[in-house]
Amino acid sequence: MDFKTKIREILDFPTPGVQFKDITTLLKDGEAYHQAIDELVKYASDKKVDAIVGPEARGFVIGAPLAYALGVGFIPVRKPGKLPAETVEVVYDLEYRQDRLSIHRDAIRPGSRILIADDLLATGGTVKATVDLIKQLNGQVVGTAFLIELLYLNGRDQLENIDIFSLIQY
Ligand SMILES: O=P(O)(O)OC[C@H]1O[C@H](OP(=O)(O)OP(=O)(O)O)[C@H](O)[C@@H]1O
Ligand SMILES: Nc1ncnc2[nH]cnc12
Repeated sequence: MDFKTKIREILDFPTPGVQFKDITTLLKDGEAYHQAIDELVKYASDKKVDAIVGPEARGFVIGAPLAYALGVGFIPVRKPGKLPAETVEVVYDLEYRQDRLSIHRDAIRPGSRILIADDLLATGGTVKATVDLIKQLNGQVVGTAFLIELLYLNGRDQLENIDIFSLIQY
């Protein structure tokens, strides 16, 4: 399947100059969504993953079905004030703003093999912050999986020595 044809591109959203990749057009297409997740499952299947971590909100839409297909747990990374138990937090920069992310302090068993899933790799700020959270909890990041990678924003540079899979590149 040509997955790129399923992504809608919107110029100047949410701020001028941003070329927004809208995945809702892929998500509403059942066959495309299913096949896209299957591609991520293929990437993840030989990595002996113990759990998937996905950042809010679009990371949930990719990470949860991936975790379900692999038969492993899903761990949410959320914007502050959303998780009810004790959390750890990081501050990070992304393409069009600065933000904070948090994870439950007891979410990750020390030493466990974690795969990060999200819809899109842009500047890499979100995934780097997510790696930092996982490291604070002594988890081991064994890979990262994205539907989309914006090569021109060099997000890979934030992920030295971490394996990266992306289904669609721009
Ligand atoms: O590589 P980066 O520059 O960090 O950008 C990528 C991140 O930006 C988007 O999330 P956003 O923070 O907009 O949140 P949302 O999923 O709630 O829309 C996207 O879903 C990624 O998580
Ligand atoms: N260009 C972009 N399109 C969609 N989501 C994004 N998140 C960060 N940059 C983005």
